[in-house]
Amino acid sequence: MTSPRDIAPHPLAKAVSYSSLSVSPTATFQSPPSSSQGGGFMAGVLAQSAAAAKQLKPFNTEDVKILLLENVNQTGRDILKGQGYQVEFLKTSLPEDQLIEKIRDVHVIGIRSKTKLTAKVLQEAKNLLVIGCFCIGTNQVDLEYAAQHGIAVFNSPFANSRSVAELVIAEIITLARQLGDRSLEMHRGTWNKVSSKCWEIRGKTLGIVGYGHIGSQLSVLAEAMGMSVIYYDVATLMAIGTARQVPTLEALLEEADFVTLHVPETPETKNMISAAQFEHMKTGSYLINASRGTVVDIPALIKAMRSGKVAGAALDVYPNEPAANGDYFNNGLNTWAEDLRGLNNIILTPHIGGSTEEAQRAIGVEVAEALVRYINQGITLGSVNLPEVTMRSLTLDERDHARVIYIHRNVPGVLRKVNEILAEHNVSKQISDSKGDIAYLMADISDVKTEDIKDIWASLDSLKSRILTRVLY
Ligand SMILES: NC(=O)C1=CN([C@@H]2O[C@H](COP(=O)(O)OP(=O)(O)OC[C@H]3O[C@@H](n4cnc5c(N)ncnc54)[C@H](O)[C@@H]3O)[C@@H](O)[C@H]2O)C=CC1
Ligand SMILES: O=C(O)C(=O)COP(=O)(O)O
Repeated sequence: MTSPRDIAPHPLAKAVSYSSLSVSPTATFQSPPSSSQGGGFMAGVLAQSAAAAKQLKPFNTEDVKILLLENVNQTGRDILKGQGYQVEFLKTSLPEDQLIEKIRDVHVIGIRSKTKLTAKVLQEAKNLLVIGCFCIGTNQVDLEYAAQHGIAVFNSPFANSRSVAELVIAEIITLARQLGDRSLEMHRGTWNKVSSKCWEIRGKTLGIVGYGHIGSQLSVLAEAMGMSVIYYDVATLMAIGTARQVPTLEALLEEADFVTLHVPETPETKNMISAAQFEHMKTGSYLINASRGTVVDIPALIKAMRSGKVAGAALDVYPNEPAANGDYFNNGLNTWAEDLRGLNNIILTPHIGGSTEEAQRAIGVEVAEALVRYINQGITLGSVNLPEVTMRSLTLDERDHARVIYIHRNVPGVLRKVNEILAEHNVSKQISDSKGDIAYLMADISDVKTEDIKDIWASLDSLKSRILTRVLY
């Protein structure tokens, strides 16, 4: 099997194919699968505009193996299949042992929030070039390990933000009016008409913890419904509308009627809301968590709700989440699950914050396009763990060109060595950038014969600074 991580050892396979694509390197790549013709230009291709972009690839597209887990949207599947890649699609995530078995074989993996790509899993992924997180969060991936091994990671930074913000708006009203409990009672055949401790949300204060894409979108919606908005964030951020940033989490907890969490999962946000923070909250206030399950100490929440300190809560995320639809949410998964389920005025949803048709379709397109750009052209624009580097596409009239990609340790002297290797050829474009101790270099070289490619690859790959070498042609 051809492995793109060591693709350059096989450049003479010369399974180059060309298709006419946009001249823009950031344009989408939804061309039909390009069949693997022998090298050289095809007559039909020659008829295209001379400036048309050449689709680069280090290997036959059908050699690119992609594993998509967690029911990645059809839009993304179509784009990847449209490139001629081999796509295996599963609706669920996989237990670690099965994941390890499968990941050994693939060049690309597409996941959502559940699949944990730890160092243990990634060290088995010897062929892996790139990870697509078809979601916002990337906490499930060991980004550092991936970067150190030249594996690019992409996500969709805001395509589901609106969906989460709308869910939270629904939950604010649902909690304020105890809609969940009334509905459950009716389903059980009980009429229970109450107004005690049911409120309008107009004039109440919403406290947003984490004023990023979701938090700020929510701020706009909440103000439109007559709420006052305060927010706490580690960064100083521009307030939208009449929202107001407060200096500490405690200040927010003391003032807010509704507290909603929109921070990423990090060591700092673990148990960010625990017993001490519940103490600071107003009696009869509400808590909403659609960020990550680790952010709230759930046994402390259960205690705060039983005591009446917290009048209601909505949870969309949990420290341990089931792998598949139909799986149980019980004490076997999280020791406190039965206690949580027994509380009044608590909305429990199965991590559906971003689960709308609009969001999933948009994410499918965005992440699949980023993967195609990376696989075919080496462009890292939007990568969350590698330096962002882009270069315009080679065009069809640039014959005998190759694109060299060299991911390397960011140490002195590398560029000199690389350029010594490339010196015999004309470097028509070159760009390099670094992020921490990882650097990414792209160079387009002209006057390169197919037989030179192997030598270029081997020379670059033998440098001490090398993390990953690819040659696209
Ligand atoms: N329930 C669901 O289906 C979804 C959940 N999410 C979760 O929501 C999180 C937030 O998403 P976005 O708003 O898009 O992220 P974002 O990155 O745009 O905003 C996060 C904000 O949190 C702030 N922050 C980080 N650490 C903090 C700390 N310790 N204390 C206070 N503020 C802190 C950041 O400065 C930033 O402004 C994601 O990381 C993801 O885990 C995202 C989408 C869907
Ligand atoms: O986008 C995110 O970070 C989410 O939490 C949504 O995750 P999902 O795609 O539903 O697994």
